[in-house]
Amino acid sequence: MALRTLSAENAAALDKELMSTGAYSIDQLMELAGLSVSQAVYSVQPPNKGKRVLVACGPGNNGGDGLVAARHLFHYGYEPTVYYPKQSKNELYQRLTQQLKDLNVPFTDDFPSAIASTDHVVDAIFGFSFSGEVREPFPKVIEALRDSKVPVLAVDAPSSWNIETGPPDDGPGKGFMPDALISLTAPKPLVKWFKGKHYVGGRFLSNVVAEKYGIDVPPYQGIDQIVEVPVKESQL
Ligand SMILES: NC(=O)C1=CN([C@@H]2O[C@H](COP(=O)(O)OP(=O)(O)OC[C@H]3O[C@@H](n4cnc5c(N)ncnc54)[C@H](O)[C@@H]3O)[C@@H](O)[C@H]2O)[C@H](O)CC1
Ligand SMILES: [K+]
Repeated sequence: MALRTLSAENAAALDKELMSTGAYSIDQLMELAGLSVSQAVYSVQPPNKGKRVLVACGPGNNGGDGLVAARHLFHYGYEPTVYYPKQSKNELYQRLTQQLKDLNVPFTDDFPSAIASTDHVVDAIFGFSFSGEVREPFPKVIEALRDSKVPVLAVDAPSSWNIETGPPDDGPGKGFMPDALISLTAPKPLVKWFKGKHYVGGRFLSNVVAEKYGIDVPPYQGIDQIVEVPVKESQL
């Protein structure tokens, strides 16, 4: 099974298309993306192997996927903690945040302490719209992810990696290799450099749209929202 990759530019165009002619709302796509992320966490480390999950959320939709995943993880019996330093004023993010607060899911400002007392980390800082050098307040967060002693699952991209050219040669993300990665919709070109467990999620692609963008509908089984795809096979 070889899954074709999707460039950052085409990933953004596909998102736009799903939300216009595709008639999806962003809430729906994010819910399915975040649900996939929660299933990948469960696959990597079920709650009987450690309940504490630190979910690091960035300012965009990658962070939104993290907020959704944190809610599902709570319902699976995990104890999520959310780090969300640049909170969006957008109504959708405010609702996702409120839903977590209503479940008494704690939010923390102290990432170094939080990462020192967790069993698992979700990196939902940056996805396919990341570019350039990592700006404040995230360099220290990326360094802590890089140095994490517990498994890190990256959402769509290891944060700070270039979507097309992979791991950075310098800066806080130099040497950052998460234990697992979940690509949403389709793997991005950066998977060529990824060494770890690789999943694909975001089960909303039709054959027609996949064909138009030159990607594959992953072989989801039954009710699963994720498929594990060995990285070697997900490269083209
Ligand atoms: N169809 C799908 O697969 C879906 C995927 N989803 C997720 O959405 C992200 C992409 O979301 P987007 O809002 O376009 O961007 P990001 O979250 O990647 O980041 C934008 C955010 O980050 C800031 N930023 C960019 N570069 C830097 C930098 N160098 N330093 C600091 N900050 C930076 C930028 O200003 C923005 O605020 C995709 O990867 C999936 O995870 C959707 O949830 C559903 C559909
Ligand atoms: K990420």
